Amino acid sequence: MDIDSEHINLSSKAVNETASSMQMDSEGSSSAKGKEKVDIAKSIEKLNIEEPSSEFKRKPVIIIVVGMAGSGKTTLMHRLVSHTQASNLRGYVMNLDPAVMTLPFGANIDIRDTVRYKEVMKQFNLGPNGGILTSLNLFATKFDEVISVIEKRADQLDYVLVDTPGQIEIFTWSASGAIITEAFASTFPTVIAYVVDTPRSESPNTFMSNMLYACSILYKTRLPLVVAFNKTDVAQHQFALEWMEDFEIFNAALDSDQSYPSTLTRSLSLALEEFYKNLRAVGVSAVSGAGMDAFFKAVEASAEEYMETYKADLDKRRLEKQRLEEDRRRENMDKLRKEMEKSRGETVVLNTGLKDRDASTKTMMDDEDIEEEGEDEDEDFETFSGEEDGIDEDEDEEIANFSF
Ligand SMILES: Nc1nc2c(ncn2[C@@H]2O[C@H](COP(=O)(O)OP(=O)(O)OP(=O)(O)O)[C@@H](O)[C@H]2O)c(=O)[nH]1
Repeated sequence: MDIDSEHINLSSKAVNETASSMQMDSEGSSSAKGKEKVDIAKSIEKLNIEEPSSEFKRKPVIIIVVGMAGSGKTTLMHRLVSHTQASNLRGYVMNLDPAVMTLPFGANIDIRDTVRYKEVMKQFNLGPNGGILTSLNLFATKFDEVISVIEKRADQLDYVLVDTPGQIEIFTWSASGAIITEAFASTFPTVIAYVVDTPRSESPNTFMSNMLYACSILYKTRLPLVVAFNKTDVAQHQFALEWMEDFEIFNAALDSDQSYPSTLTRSLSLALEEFYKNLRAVGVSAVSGAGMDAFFKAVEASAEEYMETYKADLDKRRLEKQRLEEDRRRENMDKLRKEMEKSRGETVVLNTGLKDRDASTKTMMDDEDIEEEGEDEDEDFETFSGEEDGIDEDEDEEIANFSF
């Protein structure tokens, strides 16, 4: 394996700047607030799934490891790293858990090198989960830099293994989690590995909770999902495969339990039949190393599926976005042309409708108003004149104002 031993301290200066501007914000500085908003907006713009900054690459495959607290994500990550090293697969390792004390593997990119979770907790007066979430938010604002680091090494890598915070919802249900996932998925084939604690899922109701969570992640991320039934050294995962394949067997397991949750679980298992059919499930043991080959096979198949189905969907969404943008531009131009024809050389202020403020009062403006408008540094408005940049009081005949 070709893992760089280097630890990338990802523009901690830039992230710290964002953090300190957020701190100033909490102290009541409105200018800092404005700057921070602009920073975050710019970063999010760059990460926009619909408009990736660069070309889509077939390699490396990104494996995002998620799972309930204690399911064995970090131990499995360690195992995956050792397996890739032993199998001559070229991997890159990323840790996105800011609260982890020690990692059993070396991470090439570690959120802890960039954001200090305890400092974030102190500065913003947050609890542990708020601290983790805010740290992840800060990191997400600079995630375009992470993507470019990986892009630069793309030719030398087969996999990027990503460990996520212990509290699953912090990653799967947060805006930053979505930004990070989408940033990956718009540049590389991306697969979610959902880790399940097999011994704890032997109860049908717990198994159902886990499957519902897996299903919600599939819907949320729209990415291929591999369910890794972990800890098979303690309990084999065969029962889970049977439950997913045959509704009757699952029903039989529920028979001894007549409580309300089990009645609900019974009907849910029918509803999940379609989900089970398209799911890749493998048994692994992070401790013994069993099931690693099956896991990587499932990941490869999912990456293929990504290229066939998910990438196509992504491209479709991107085209649709472009089409809408084109329509909007054409509409604006038509509107501008009509307004100019109507005004017959008088001053025209066009409002494209996205920000309709003051539309009625600004439809017609005299020269003085326009001069004031120019002095007012409102970024939402761009002033176009038929002449130079500045507005000549005597000469300005036609002026069109666009607001976006
Ligand atoms: N027997 C057995 N134990 C395991 C296996 N994988 C993990 N464990 C144990 O499960 C516990 C939790 O493992 P972690 O890797 O810390 O789990 P995690 O999901 O990363 O935990 P958080 O990050 O705190 O949510 C530890 O005691 C591990 O030793 C496995 O395959 N077999």
